[in-house]
Amino acid sequence: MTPTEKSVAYLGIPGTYTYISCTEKLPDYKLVPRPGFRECLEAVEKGEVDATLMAIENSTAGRVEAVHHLLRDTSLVITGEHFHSVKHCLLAPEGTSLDNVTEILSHEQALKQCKLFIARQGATPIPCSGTAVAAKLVAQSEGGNKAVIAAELCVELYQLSVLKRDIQDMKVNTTRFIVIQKPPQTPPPQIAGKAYGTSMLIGSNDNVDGLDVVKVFDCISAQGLTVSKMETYAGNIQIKQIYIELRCHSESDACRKACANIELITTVRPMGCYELADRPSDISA
Ligand SMILES: O=C(O)C(=O)Cc1ccccc1
Repeated sequence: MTPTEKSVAYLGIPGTYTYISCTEKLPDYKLVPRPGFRECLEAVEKGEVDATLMAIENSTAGRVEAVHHLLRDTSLVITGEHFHSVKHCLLAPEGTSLDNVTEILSHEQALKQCKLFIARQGATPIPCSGTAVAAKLVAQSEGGNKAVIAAELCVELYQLSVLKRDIQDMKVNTTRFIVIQKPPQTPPPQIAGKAYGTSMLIGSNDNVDGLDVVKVFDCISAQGLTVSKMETYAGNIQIKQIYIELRCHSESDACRKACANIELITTVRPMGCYELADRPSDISA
């Protein structure tokens, strides 16, 4: 690695959807494999890499819960986003017949996105830490009853063959990835005509009285801002803390005023400001 070359940690080994998305979003970065989401975040925190790219939500399977929880436990911030249209393939060692497949290995996100296909096949889903690791395991397996849900790139990487393409339950199956880096990160310059997103954590997990979400949203709508994503945290019967994304730049007057007013009620932790990536035409904006 040259001293100026930047690096990005990604989930798994070559061939994961995260690996492919890194090559699309950060083509000049050196790709650094890590076995799990936690290890990717740790690599950024320890300064071993400049960034990590992680799946945060999917149009079929919803939020990637682990990422929301793990990210909250770091001091890292979001600096970018990327959309990838995920086309799953069923891959198996050469000579495997689809009729004999009884076990399907993959990452839990991919298994969720192909739930109906797996049920129709009458196969048992087997979660693995990533799609490419699952592909490697299936490639080394014997017995002719195992297959993997992975990207077609894994065919050449792990010597597998395609049993079926496009097996995701929904034709439109888009994953949103986020770029995560260490703070402080200066927000991108505000350029007219460009759209920005600002992420924040509102409230605190040790707020025994819970969070008055309606009051928080009042502060936001009073400034004419739009909430494009909201997640509550599981583990509490009462809402104590929320993660939200606003369609605005963090330095805009509206955002500053909304945050100042929310801070009169509860705590606000900035989680990053980033230029919005183009929304794929097949998902709603
Ligand atoms: O295991 C992978 O390939 C990943 O990158 C996680 C994932 C799985 C399915 C869709 C998007 C991301």
